[in-house]
Amino acid sequence: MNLVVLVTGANSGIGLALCERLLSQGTRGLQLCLACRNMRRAEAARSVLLTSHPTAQVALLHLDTSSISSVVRAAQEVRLRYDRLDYLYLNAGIMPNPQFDVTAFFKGLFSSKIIPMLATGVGILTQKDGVTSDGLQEVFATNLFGHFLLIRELEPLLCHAGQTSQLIWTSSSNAHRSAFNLEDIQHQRGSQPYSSSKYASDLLSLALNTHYNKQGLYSSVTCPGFVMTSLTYNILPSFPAFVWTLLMPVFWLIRLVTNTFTLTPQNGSEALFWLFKQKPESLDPYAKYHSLTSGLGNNYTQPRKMDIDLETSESLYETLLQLESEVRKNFHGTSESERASQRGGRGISRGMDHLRVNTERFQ
Ligand SMILES: NC(=O)C1=CN([C@@H]2O[C@H](COP(=O)(O)OP(=O)(O)OC[C@H]3O[C@@H](n4cnc5c(N)ncnc54)[C@H](OP(=O)(O)O)[C@@H]3O)[C@@H](O)[C@H]2O)C=CC1
Ligand SMILES: CC(C)=CCC[C@@H](C)[C@H]1CC[C@H]2C3=C(CC[C@]12C)[C@@]1(C)CCC(=O)[C@@H](C)[C@@H]1CC3
Repeated sequence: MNLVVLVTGANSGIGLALCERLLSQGTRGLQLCLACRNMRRAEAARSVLLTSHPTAQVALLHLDTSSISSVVRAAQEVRLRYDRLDYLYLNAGIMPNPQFDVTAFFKGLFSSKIIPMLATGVGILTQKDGVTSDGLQEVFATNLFGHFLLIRELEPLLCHAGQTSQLIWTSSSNAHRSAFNLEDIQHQRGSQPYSSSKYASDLLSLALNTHYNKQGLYSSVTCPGFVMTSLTYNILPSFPAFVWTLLMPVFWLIRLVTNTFTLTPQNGSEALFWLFKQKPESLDPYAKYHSLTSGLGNNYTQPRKMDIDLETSESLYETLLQLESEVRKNFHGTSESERASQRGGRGISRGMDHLRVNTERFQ
């Protein structure tokens, strides 16, 4: 059987490590598609994979999850290339302009909250978000909405009679209910867009299970733990690479008390890879599957209940569908009379300011 696996953000870090592991386990006929925004880096990643697996089928796809037109074009291309999609890893993610609160970090170190702080980064990190050319909040668009649109566009390949497919999100233990607001799903008004987008992916995964399981499509969320990648190096940009290397023994010691310090992309991809081998029907839609590494360096996957509920997940799903239809209307062009009424001042997002899309762009 020719399994088709698509991984977003596959050119580095956890995504690339996952691809390496998928090829190493030797599924015959595996067709891997690396969906990346930077084709030069994508080519480099493909070369690395082909060096260790010269006969592997590794294709590239241009995809910028923060851009609506890129997502629509990429999905069109996937529908042309493949007649099935067995696994869709929703892994691409950003944490732009992170601000590390040193005072809160040191206070946390000497408090009872030290372990949760080190495991989740909650309370010590904020970010400054940007706005995409589509008028969406950048973190929301990249980490969540672009992926949502991709799933919706790939529905015909993902929902096939007599076959199951899996969506696997790279979420985070940094996802926190307090950072998320149904009235501001894009997190325009807060300073934790990363946490909000990851909490939203946890909720969305549950809603996708509610709506798509009967069509054979299953969704799960993972947390790779704390992994040294460009995303985390960027948190302390003043630290040269060698400082991180010097800190490794400290991190190995911390690993003795919190197994969430997976540290390497290979370790971090454990839960993503583990899910590849599971029967999707056996998975818990309320669980986040954590990659963990023991003090002795052994990797394992552990499900932990998420702080999510069906009602909120449904509300988010409805809001995303509304935003999708707004975006589609703009993308495929609105009728002249509609445009005239929008110009008349009511705006396309009547009563839905929180959805905020740059309606001019596609007109
Ligand atoms: N590192 C960690 O400790 C943790 C990471 N995660 C999550 O893991 C995932 C992978 O991150 P990680 O491997 O750490 O970091 P990397 O920065 O190494 O990987 C992120 C990947 O996402 C890609 N990407 C970013 N923006 C876009 C976009 N708009 N369109 C397409 N691709 C994009 C990057 O491409 P490019 O090379 O072009 O930038 C890169 O390939 C993220 O979702 C992150 O939130 C979760 C918990 C912990
Ligand atoms: C300078 C020293 C001694 C330690 C570094 C401390 C922090 C930089 C580090 C501690 C816990 C880390 C962490 C993350 C980022 C880096 C830390 C705050 C994440 C927030 C990265 C992204 C995620 O999604 C989380 C799961 C990580 C949780 C832990």
